Amino acid sequence: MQIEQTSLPGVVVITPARFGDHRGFFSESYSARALAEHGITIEFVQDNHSLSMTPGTIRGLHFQAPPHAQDKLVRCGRGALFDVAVDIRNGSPTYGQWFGVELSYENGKQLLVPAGFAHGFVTREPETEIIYKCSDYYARETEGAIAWDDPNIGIDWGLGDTAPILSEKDAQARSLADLETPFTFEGT
Ligand SMILES: Cc1cn([C@H]2C[C@H](O)[C@@H](COP(=O)(O)OP(=O)(O)O[C@H]3O[C@@H](C)C(=O)[C@@H](O)[C@H]3O)O2)c(=O)[nH]c1=O
Repeated sequence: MQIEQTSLPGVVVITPARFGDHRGFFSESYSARALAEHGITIEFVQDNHSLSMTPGTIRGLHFQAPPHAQDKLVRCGRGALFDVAVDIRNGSPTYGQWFGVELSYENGKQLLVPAGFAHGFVTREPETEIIYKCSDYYARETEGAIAWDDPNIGIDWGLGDTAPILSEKDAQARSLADLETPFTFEGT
């Protein structure tokens, strides 16, 4: 397993080993023990799986507020996507900054998006599947959304002039500045 730190402390790119042979490959896509060896000890309680039919579909930016904040461990089951984490913790030195990485079935990479970060992604291929582990259960009353195109965040989704496909909720999301962000930076 390979672990890469990113420009946002706490946001980590993980690449589990793959063992290829004439049948295909084998990979431990999640191992609590292997992560613990790298200091990552999160108890995950829910797995999510979604399919997006059309390239250029954006889901996000989403978070759950405390007491149901979620750490997420994200990977791509089929196709390819660009996965993004945005620091929304008040007082954080990296508040409002984003990090993105291409996750694909091919590269097997995963992104750890800690609580206190909003999460979103854009799909790059038809019929792209995302699978992610969450450290708390879905709690609709604590859900929050931030506009994918918030100019103060300035995410480069790699879409050029193409308009993304969005849910109604995401099309109506407000900017980070309009949000009373429920997270406080607690140091590292
Ligand atoms: C997220 C979620 C949704 N749902 C239901 C609510 C709704 O009827 C339907 C679709 O929900 P959404 O439109 O919010 O799905 P989606 O836009 O895919 O939301 C997800 O986006 C990514 C970026 C995340 O990080 C996730 O945490 C989650 O917010 O699924 C659950 O039952 N459990 C869940 O955990």
